[in-house]
Amino acid sequence: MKTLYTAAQMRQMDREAMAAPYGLSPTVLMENAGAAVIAKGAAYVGGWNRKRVTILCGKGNNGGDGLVAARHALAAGAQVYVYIWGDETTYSPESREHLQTLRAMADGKTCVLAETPGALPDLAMLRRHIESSQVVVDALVGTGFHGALREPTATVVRLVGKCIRTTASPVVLAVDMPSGVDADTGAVSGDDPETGAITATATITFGAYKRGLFQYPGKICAGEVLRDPIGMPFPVLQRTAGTVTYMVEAADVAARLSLRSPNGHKGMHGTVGIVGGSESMSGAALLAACGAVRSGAGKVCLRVPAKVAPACMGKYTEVMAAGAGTGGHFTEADVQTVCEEARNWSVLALGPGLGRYAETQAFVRQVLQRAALPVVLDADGLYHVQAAQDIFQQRAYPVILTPHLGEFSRLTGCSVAAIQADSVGTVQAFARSRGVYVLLKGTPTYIVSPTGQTVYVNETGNAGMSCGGMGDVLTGIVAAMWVRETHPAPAEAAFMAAYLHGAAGDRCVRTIGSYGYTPEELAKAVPQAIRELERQAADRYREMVPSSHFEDQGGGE
Ligand SMILES: NC(=O)C1=CN([C@@H]2O[C@H](COP(=O)(O)OP(=O)(O)OC[C@H]3O[C@@H](n4cnc5c(N)ncnc54)[C@H](O)[C@@H]3O)[C@@H](O)[C@H]2O)[C@@H](O)CC1
Ligand SMILES: [K+]
Repeated sequence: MKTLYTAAQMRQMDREAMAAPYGLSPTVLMENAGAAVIAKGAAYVGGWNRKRVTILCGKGNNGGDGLVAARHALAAGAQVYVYIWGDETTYSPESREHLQTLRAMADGKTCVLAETPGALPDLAMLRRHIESSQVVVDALVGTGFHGALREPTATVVRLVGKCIRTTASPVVLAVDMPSGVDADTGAVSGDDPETGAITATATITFGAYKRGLFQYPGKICAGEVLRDPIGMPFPVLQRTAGTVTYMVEAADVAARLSLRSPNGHKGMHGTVGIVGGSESMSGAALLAACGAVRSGAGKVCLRVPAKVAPACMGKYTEVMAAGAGTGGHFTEADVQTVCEEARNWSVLALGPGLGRYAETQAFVRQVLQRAALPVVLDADGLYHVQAAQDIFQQRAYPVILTPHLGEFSRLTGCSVAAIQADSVGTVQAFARSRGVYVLLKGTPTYIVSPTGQTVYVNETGNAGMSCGGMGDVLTGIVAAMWVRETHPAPAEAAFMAAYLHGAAGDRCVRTIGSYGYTPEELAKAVPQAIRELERQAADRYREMVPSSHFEDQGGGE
């Protein structure tokens, strides 16, 4: 897993690297950072020799990295135009050191140093330089930025954006963070990625990955993200005090999937009970059932209101579908039946297509109170508990909530914008206060446990998945992952499901097209996504084990 950090955590690591026993000097770290931009950026630029490069430097350490990068670009044969402005006494001390060196190198030809003591650089000249450059290096602000860009940086960022859009698209390399993107939240200054932040081809980030590089809209601005440890001691970069955010990767899911026991039986792979559906929505519960089947659940039982049952029976022959009660939606009268049946299930997925009937509210709440098994609560199931959230703490068995942003907004009472501005913080606070696991669907998806210390982020998936029914399939996948033979912890089951759901969607893009593929098609692609992970895991194993081992096993000639 990639570990993602906040700006404060990164600053703490910087301090530890500089303190005893390591005692690394900040000037050295800055040197390594600037050099890394040029070394890692070379692949995007196609080599630096004879390239014209405009480098924009702020007054802080991010700007200092830019000054160092200028020196290394020069050494690699580039022609550089370096911009820095404002009162020099306010530059960071290390920046001033590196500026001295660059001043000595400035010759007005290969190295043009445009220093302006005033508030603004010469914008007309800056425009000309950007327009004639093949590369722009953004070293205006890094992890020191929060909120909205102040002037004159805001004007410079807008100018750069305009020049990049209207000229022959230079390569833009962002130093540590694209300027204007909040390192903790991915929020963009002024909320508009087009004008509020630099949009980079690639970001070379230092030490550890910053969260904001993987959260929208910052993720768009970051382009490809490359990390360079810049010589920071390995133990420092591994510190995990406070909240730790992990980006889920293929290997993390593959390691937890594990192969099934060759002599296993269906009882070992769990029984998923799906309770949902109503007269107006029978498809949602069916899709959840399909998601569970396609994710390898041992058995899948679907319980829908009696009037809905005829439409569900036989749709998937492997799903044991049956009606409950007599009506077209669930009511209090169905609680007993469902709770009794649930004794035979390993997990209950409750909610898809239940409808928002007043009578269904008592059903949902009482099932949650009485059903003695883990629950995945989704869709209308979430709607019915909005005003009764203390219900979760009364349960002896864990609950995973799988809201999308709108549903989460209703549950928390926070606006969608407020959640987006601090997704990690909001999900953590909610999960802690309610004692639940939360899988907040979106781009990216966040998974948090009730202790709230660890946050998992999933990036798989694509825009084609934003259509009705995709979330229902996910509900079924979460339930099936949770009851696998290896019994992953709830948060693990949730991130495995989120990863596979997205990976299956990504397969659909490759085999069907960018959008227009159906939730059912996505569910059907889950086994292929699992096979792909197994294949990758086998390849890694082969790489680790000497080939002679396989030759011995083959035993042929
Ligand atoms: N040891 C370290 O701390 C290292 C830090 N490094 C670099 O240093 C950066 C962090 O340095 P700093 O803490 O100096 O912070 P930054 O350089 O990211 O930002 C501070 C500067 O930005 C300006 N600024 C802050 N908010 C602003 C706003 N809203 N609008 C306009 N201007 C704003 C401040 O006036 C100050 O000049 C990292 O991103 C990285 O690039 C690297 O040199 C590697 C080592
Ligand atoms: K930057």
